[in-house]
Amino acid sequence: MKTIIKVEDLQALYLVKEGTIKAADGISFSILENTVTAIVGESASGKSTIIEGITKTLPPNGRIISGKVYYNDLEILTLKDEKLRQIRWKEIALVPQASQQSLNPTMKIIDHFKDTIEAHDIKWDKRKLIEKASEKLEMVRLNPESILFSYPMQLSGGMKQRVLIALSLILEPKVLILDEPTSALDVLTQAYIINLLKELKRKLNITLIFITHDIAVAAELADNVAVVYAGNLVEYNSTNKIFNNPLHPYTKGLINSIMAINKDMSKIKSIPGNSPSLLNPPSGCRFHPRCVYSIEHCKKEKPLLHNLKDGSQVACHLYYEEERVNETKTCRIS
Ligand SMILES: Nc1ncnc2c1ncn2[C@@H]1O[C@H](COP(=O)(O)OP(=O)(O)OP(=O)(O)O)[C@@H](O)[C@H]1O
Repeated sequence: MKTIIKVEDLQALYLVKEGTIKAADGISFSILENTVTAIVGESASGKSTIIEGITKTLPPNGRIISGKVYYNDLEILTLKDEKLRQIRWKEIALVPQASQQSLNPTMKIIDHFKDTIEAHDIKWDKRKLIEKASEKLEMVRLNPESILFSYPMQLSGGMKQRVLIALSLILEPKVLILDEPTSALDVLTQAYIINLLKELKRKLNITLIFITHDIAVAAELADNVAVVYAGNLVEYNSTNKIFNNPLHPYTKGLINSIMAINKDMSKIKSIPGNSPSLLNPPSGCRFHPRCVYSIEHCKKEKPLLHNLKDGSQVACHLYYEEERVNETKTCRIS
């Protein structure tokens, strides 16, 4: 399989009156074509910043300080806005967080499709527009006849989310990025959207990247998981390894809590402490104040994402030297 997205040392921050919020600090990872990748982490850990950095859609006070993002062989962060606009939607589509509210309440769904294609300088006659929009709505299991001429307020939250996915597919992108596609939906609708995304991936051979703070959703849908903590990518691994052999102490904590929920409530172990402020994050490893395995070195030096022999990637000093891997395995959280 070939790499479709490669992110190298992405650093993004927000300017605020108190200083700078270091929300994505040296993020590097690669995504293979036709795979599903989940970006997981606590609220405010920097998940949205990473994808807004990748797609250059940060809010006005956001800045990309350094880094490269490749779409196939094309470095996209240095592209002129016009060129980047052509890549967005046609090659890489993004469904932002809480975008259900972004549907214009005064516009019928068909007009949202019309606006989207016109924003990309595409002109289709009405027949073709209806045909294409209907095809995409059917892909998300919505009945075009009843949806196309409805207003957003006539649709449920789950239906609006499906409309947004259909809209994002209108120009047939190769990569679809979704920020929290299942949040603010009831459990049954969440399960429905997860199944739908699985089906889309199978039918369209599309590469999916999605953000979730719910690691159970990642388990259901993703091939690979990127675990983000306080603006750092701390582990990147196959979903199977993340759940069966988590490496980073933070990932271990996350998995521990969900496993306990599934099995025995009395075994829930929350991670001690709170996420740090990204205005003034801890020195060295940002997780060290909460880490039960922390050593002196962790306070001083930021661990970089390190490739282990089995292909796992982890940013933790405990794994830096091959001989220490075995040592660390013996102290895994049970
Ligand atoms: N426009 C902004 N201005 C200032 N700070 C911001 C802005 N957007 C995000 N932040 C801050 O940057 C940090 C990372 O935010 P981000 O939204 O990327 O996290 P997240 O993991 O996606 O969170 P959530 O799951 O709650 O959406 C947080 O501390 C957040 O408060």
